[in-house]
Amino acid sequence: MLSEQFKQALPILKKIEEAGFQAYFVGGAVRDLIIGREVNDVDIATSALPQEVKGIFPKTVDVGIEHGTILVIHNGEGYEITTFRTEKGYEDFRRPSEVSFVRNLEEDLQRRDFTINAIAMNANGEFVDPFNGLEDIEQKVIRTVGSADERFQEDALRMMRAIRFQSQLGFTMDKTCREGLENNAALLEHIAIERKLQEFEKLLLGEYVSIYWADFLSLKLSDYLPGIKRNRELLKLFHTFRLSHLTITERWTLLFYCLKIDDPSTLLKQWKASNKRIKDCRLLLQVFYQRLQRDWTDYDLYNVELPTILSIEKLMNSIGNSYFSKKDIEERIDTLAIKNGDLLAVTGKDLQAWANKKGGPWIKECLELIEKEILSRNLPNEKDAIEKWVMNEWLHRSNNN
Ligand SMILES: Nc1ccn([C@@H]2O[C@H](COP(=O)(O)OP(=O)(O)OP(=O)(O)O)[C@@H](O)[C@H]2O)c(=O)n1
Repeated sequence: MLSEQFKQALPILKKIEEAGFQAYFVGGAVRDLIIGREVNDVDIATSALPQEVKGIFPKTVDVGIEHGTILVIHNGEGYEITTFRTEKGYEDFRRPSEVSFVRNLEEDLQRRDFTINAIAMNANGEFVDPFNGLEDIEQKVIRTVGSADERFQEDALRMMRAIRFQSQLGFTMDKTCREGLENNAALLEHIAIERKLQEFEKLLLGEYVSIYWADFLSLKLSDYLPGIKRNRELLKLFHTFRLSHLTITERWTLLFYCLKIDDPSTLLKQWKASNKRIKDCRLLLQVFYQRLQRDWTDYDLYNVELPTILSIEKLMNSIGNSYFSKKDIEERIDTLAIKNGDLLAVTGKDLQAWANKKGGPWIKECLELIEKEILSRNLPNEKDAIEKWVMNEWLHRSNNN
């Protein structure tokens, strides 16, 4: 059964064929269709040269014309169409550094990394499978197309892809792939860290990661990944802990916990992770360490965002500690005198007017004290009462300090 993505892209294949060229679905989408996994982007390979592709379709974008890739816009969706090519090495994220166009599908399939990724499918749903990828999918084997040494020397990231496919698909590398990986592991040192990060995160998120994690850590490959280096502490991550349903930030957080890291910024900067990833991991790890020491206080439940609290409870569950369910947490929040900051009856501006003072750090301190007084039910969340408290208690206290 063709999934929606393929059906929508079929007219593109047909149009290229009508113009007298060959066109096939290729790469990960074909692999995932055969396996029955969710298909993301469908990639198309063609015998037409980039200029010829541009002549066929009214709306195109030159996303990587020098590497043979044109983006065709069809019904509001973008499809990457790449001329059959051979390639050498990768200069950045996705683009090969040297390509030559060929008019023959088999040559194009031959330059691909693994047999499971070297299957093409035409518009009638027929497969072209010169390297027995279909059988390898059946046998759940990851095998390089031809020599493993050659494939890994062309692009060392492929070694990480092999590990990532083990983790994502539950397939196992064959002997020559594994040997190639051991022989060439050092080449990974020269690969852009951004590319390694992408693969590492896919590995961490893989459905079968717990089965292949120890294997990955035992390989020399892990020496070329910041902070990982065949670290025995990390074995715990997928052996002792239950990680299904955890997001990437939650998985990273447990990884830092295993490594006893307090501030993950240094390591994540070595990985060149995004600022968002660094910020999210820092927050989660900090709150997680605090939660390991003690239960949530009313002030925590009020102050920490609900998704963060729920993430932390998932982590507590993962490491086998007692934890609160979403329902437990929501019930506790429901009993609070005030549920979140938006509901506070006063603002910083009110405080400034009452105290007749310029803004400054004192506003944050005072608001926090007001919140704590309200949460411990010493003060109602009402503007008049709070004004009185500020004038009588707080100003008096702060003038005496
Ligand atoms: N280093 C690489 C990267 C990609 N490919 C080939 O290009 C295809 C598309 O690559 P990409 O989209 O990066 O990965 P997918 O295999 O599609 O996997 P996923 O979409 O799950 O990342 C792959 O299937 C493979 O045939 C390759 O041979 N060597």
